Amino acid sequence: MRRNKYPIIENLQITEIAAEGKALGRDNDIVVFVPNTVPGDVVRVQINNKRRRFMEGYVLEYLTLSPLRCEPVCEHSGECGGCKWQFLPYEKQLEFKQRQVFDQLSRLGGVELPEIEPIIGSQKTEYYRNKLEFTFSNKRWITREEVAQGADITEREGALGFHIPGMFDKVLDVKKCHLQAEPSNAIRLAVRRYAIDNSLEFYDVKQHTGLLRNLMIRTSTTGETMVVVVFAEDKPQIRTKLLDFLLATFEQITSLCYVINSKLNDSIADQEVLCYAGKPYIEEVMEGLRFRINPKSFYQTNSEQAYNLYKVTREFANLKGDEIVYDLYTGTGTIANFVARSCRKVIGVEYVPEAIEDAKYNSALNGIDNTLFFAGDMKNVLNRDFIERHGRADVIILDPPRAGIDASVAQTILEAAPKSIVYVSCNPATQARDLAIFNEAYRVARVRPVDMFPHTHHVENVVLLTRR
Ligand SMILES: C[S@@+](CC[C@H](N)C(=O)[O-])C[C@H]1O[C@@H](n2cnc3c(N)ncnc32)[C@H](O)[C@@H]1O
Repeated sequence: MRRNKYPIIENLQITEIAAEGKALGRDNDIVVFVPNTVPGDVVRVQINNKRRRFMEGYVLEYLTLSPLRCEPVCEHSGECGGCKWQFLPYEKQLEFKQRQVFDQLSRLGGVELPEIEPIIGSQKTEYYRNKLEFTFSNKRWITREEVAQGADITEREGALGFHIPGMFDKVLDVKKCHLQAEPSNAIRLAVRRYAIDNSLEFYDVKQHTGLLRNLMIRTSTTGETMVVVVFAEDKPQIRTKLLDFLLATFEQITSLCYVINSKLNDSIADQEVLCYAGKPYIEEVMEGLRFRINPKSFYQTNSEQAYNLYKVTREFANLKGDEIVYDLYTGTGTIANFVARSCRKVIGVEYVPEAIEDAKYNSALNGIDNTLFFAGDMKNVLNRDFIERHGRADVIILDPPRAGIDASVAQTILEAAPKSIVYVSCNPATQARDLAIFNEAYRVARVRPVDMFPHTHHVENVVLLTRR
């Protein structure tokens, strides 16, 4: 057997939660990051990465379990890639997220901060997601429990579930997922059973063979359900039978769609989605506003917390009715439409053209006539000329992707000099970097995290910047 070139640390005390959901301890003053641990754990660790100032490793043995730990609700905890913080009580998760926001903004941003307002926790800690995407695979992951029970690991009945972290070709067959309300579990289990009973082939991602690739389920707070089945090739008879089976079994399905994706990767962003039965969209409602969601549209995945996030955003924007607002990185224009009735006009910019079509549609659907939406890359669209044409913004709302905003976009915003900037971020580390750019001209007036994703380390954070 090949010896590991890195050492084993026999007895590591975990003392802190670090960024990205890892926890850390110290070995002779060297920081050691270890996933799947919490402060209070004592662990035996195999190091697998050693740098000058830190090491990374994984747990070989838990010597003492932290008193902070609780029993995970899900049988897949520890093996599934989602919900990695299930072993922490929800109040502790919120405490760690709140601290993480403070640490990131103060350490990485180096800006002066007001007191961080209490994180808004999710009322629902289970069944809070409105969208899940499952993968079919002929390489079912054999769980540790099955191995311990002496299972026949050559048994390869197809799986329908989530990828094992770091293993693109292994999929955990999910028995019950606690993330999405019914009929989500029932639909996934029924589709898998139907596929096995009818000898439909589950996809092999290495060989690129097999028929069934992905299953997406979207549910709305209005009780609608969308199902999208992704096939690797078009076999109309088989496809029709499977889709008819779904329709006959689940009267809750209001939108049944399919995609034929014969590409090498799973993304359906560039594929045609065909509606087989029902409507080609579902609707979400927020404060009386209706939002039409197509199979490919982005919509915040925790609907209740999206409402809280937008309320914080609107409160921070403090609109009186006569302002020009820019909603940059507008997605399908949900924030733009949400604040439109509180101001003179809203300009939304986003680079996905279909999302901009949705944004326009949603304004029209709600009788909102003071929004304008533009598709294009932010650094090309937002320039002096654009600002002169549409009017200087009094308030700029930013909700960029995890990478944060481009330095040139920050410069254009500085030149535009709005009275305030409301920065919504799903990554406090890049948000901190960007706040440092604004620091000379803007002070951080308010900070409020919102938890969109219970049982994960992810946190959404809203910052209000006001001109100095
Ligand atoms: C976090 S989402 C914003 C979601 C939206 N505010 C909402 O709440 O539904 C970020 C959006 O930025 C868009 N985006 C990413 N990079 C961009 C760029 N360089 N220019 C314009 N839009 C971009 C993405 O397509 C995505 O819709």
